[in-house]
Amino acid sequence: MSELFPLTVQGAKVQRRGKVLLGPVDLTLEGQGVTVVIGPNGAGKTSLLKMLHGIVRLSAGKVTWACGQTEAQRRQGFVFQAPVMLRRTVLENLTYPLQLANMAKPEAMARAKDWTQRIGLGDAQTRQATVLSGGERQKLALARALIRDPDVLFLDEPCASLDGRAMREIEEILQAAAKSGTRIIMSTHDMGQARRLATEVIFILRGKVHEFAQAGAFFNSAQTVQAREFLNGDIVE
Ligand SMILES: Nc1ncnc2c1ncn2[C@@H]1O[C@H](COP(=O)(O)OP(=O)(O)OP(=O)(O)O)[C@@H](O)[C@H]1O
Repeated sequence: MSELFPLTVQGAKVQRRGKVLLGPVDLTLEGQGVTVVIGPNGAGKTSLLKMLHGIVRLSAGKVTWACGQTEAQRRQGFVFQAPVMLRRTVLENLTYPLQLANMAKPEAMARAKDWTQRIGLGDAQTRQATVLSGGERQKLALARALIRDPDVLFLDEPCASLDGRAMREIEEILQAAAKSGTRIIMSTHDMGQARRLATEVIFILRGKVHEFAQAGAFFNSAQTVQAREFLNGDIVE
């Protein structure tokens, strides 16, 4: 399989009705680790993830994967902030992406069952996904993305409004995925989570990449006043 990274972003801009929402962004991401995107509400975190994933129209610039766009697209997953579940059972939600990828039914079923165990929904295999709790839903969405073994997984606020236990379970799944080689690029508004998971940080402010650094360096000695204020919990606009 060809190399997916580096992912290179050059002068990329997202514009809506004449207003620049994001950019210009210049960024190079390498193939290891967990990249956490942080910044104030409305700063452009979701837009950046969508830009990298290739699901927003650019008004300028380009986003380039080492292996080319078509192959890169196939090797990525994306978990949205409020994932939509199929009106089917937990198991069917997990087998569906595998069937789309033409996996034989017995293997798809075995993998789906295995994932229900891993996410603590082993007893809920035949429950309708639409009646799951917020945390269960989020875990199912994560499993549905990971079940296809993506090389890169984008997640937009995977733990928004979840309690501590659900958050811990999701972080454990993410850490296991990262350990087994899945490249994770995610946003969070939770600085504790950012510190626990990040190996590198992108700090976004007013639609621009304000700071991009290794996690240790960023949390210990952020370079810009705004990043330091944000880490202090001050209001940064
Ligand atoms: N489709 C759209 N049309 C117009 N404006 C948009 C659109 N999508 C996003 N925006 C605006 O672009 C800016 C960036 O939004 P984005 O969702 O990327 O920010 P965010 O950092 O993820 O915010 P939050 O932390 O609140 O989720 C915001 O001002 C938002 O209102």
